[in-house]
Amino acid sequence: MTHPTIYQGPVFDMARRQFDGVADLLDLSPDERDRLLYPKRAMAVTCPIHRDDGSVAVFEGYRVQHHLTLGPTKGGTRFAPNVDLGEVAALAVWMSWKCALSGLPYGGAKGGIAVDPRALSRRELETLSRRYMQEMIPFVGPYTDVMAPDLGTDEQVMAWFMDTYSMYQGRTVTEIVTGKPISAGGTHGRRDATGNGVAHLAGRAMEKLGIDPKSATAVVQGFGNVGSVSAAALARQGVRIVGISDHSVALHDAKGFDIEVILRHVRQTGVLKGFAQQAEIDPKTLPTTACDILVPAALERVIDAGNAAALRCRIIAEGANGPTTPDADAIIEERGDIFVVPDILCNAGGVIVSYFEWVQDLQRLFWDEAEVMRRLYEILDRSFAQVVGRAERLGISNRNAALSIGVQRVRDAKGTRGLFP
Ligand SMILES: NC(=O)C1=CN([C@@H]2O[C@H](COP(=O)(O)OP(=O)(O)OC[C@H]3O[C@@H](n4cnc5c(N)ncnc54)[C@H](O)[C@@H]3O)[C@@H](O)[C@H]2O)C=CC1
Ligand SMILES: O=C(O)CCC(=O)C(=O)O
Repeated sequence: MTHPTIYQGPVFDMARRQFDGVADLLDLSPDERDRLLYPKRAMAVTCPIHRDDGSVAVFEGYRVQHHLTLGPTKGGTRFAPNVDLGEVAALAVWMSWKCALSGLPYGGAKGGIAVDPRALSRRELETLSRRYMQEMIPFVGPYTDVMAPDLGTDEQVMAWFMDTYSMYQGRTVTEIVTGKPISAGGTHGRRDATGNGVAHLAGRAMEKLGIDPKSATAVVQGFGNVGSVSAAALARQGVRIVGISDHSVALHDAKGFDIEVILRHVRQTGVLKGFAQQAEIDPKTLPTTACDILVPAALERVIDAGNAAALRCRIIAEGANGPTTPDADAIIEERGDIFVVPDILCNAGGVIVSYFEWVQDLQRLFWDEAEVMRRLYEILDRSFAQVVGRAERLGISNRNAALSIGVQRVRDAKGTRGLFP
């Protein structure tokens, strides 16, 4: 096949390089590679809104559905200034490997709008969210593609998506998105699922390395949904959080931060800045701060060839998608002294509980929080054991073990359905 040229940029290159490495490991044929990597379909839309001052602003939006082989596609919607088709496609590809690794009946998807949501008023944000969903109505559905929150979106945005879709159907369709508020058909446990999962698997990694959480330290980059919940959950295990950051500031305190107090500050002011001026550091130095567990929980490509050799952690628990570049992976593998819990394993708690939300919405039968958490940790523990077992057996990195399990499962499903011999 001639390779599609619409998927460009450094994030898609990362997804492609990771895939190529794993395709070599699995000895996939050129035809299998092309069909497995490139998305089934991609939508690009423009979303006009009236700004509060009466002017009209037009924003670009995207949605990429990677494959429909195992069921509907599933994945978050990102509102961030640098969103583009290549980034969204890479995130959709990663969602596919993540869902397959967790054993969920989904292909991957991702979407987004190129916008800084912090620069919009609440009315403008609602109008843009509704317009985006309106543009997507022909392409999504509870059995086609189910959205969820990601960077820059939250439960409220999901409620607006659900409401917009439902108004067009003339009935309430809660199962069209996950990550909704409980009052609008959401599930217990989804809001904190990703961060709780990250901390749970960081705990498993500590167990594996014989690290006592009560004498361990962590650095968390990003203090939104994933970062703040990961930090709070690690602190509950007894881990001292010595470094944190968001887009406004990075803070370091060897004595450790009181995460509950910081959460109150962020709820009141919206940012970390202003919390502890004496603790401010250069954000670039945060990833290389000495600690036991480094949790990147913000953007892609923050651990790269420029800082991988200087990392001073024993575990990387990847809350963010794609925080580590393939060049950095090579350096980390060569060093051999850092245990990586790769993104598609580490942050899968979000989509796992999204799956539970979708199942509950379809059944109109809801579970209590204990049921959700029990099932969540059961899946995460199973995946962790599979990834670490395969890595040790084949002498490969945890990332390649995780990716190869995901890719192999999608390949097998396509094969069984008749595409591959
Ligand atoms: N929300 C979810 O359920 C899931 C999210 N993820 C991934 O986790 C990451 C974070 O997502 P959320 O927490 O949902 O987003 P969010 O929008 O709730 O929070 C993002 C955080 O990152 C911070 N940030 C932005 N730029 C930064 C920079 N240059 N340096 C340091 N911090 C910066 C923001 O200030 C904010 O604190 C993303 O990579 C996302 O794809 C992965 C799985 C599920
Ligand atoms: O909850 C979901 O459906 C997807 C979450 C997500 O976007 C992700 O895991 O990166």
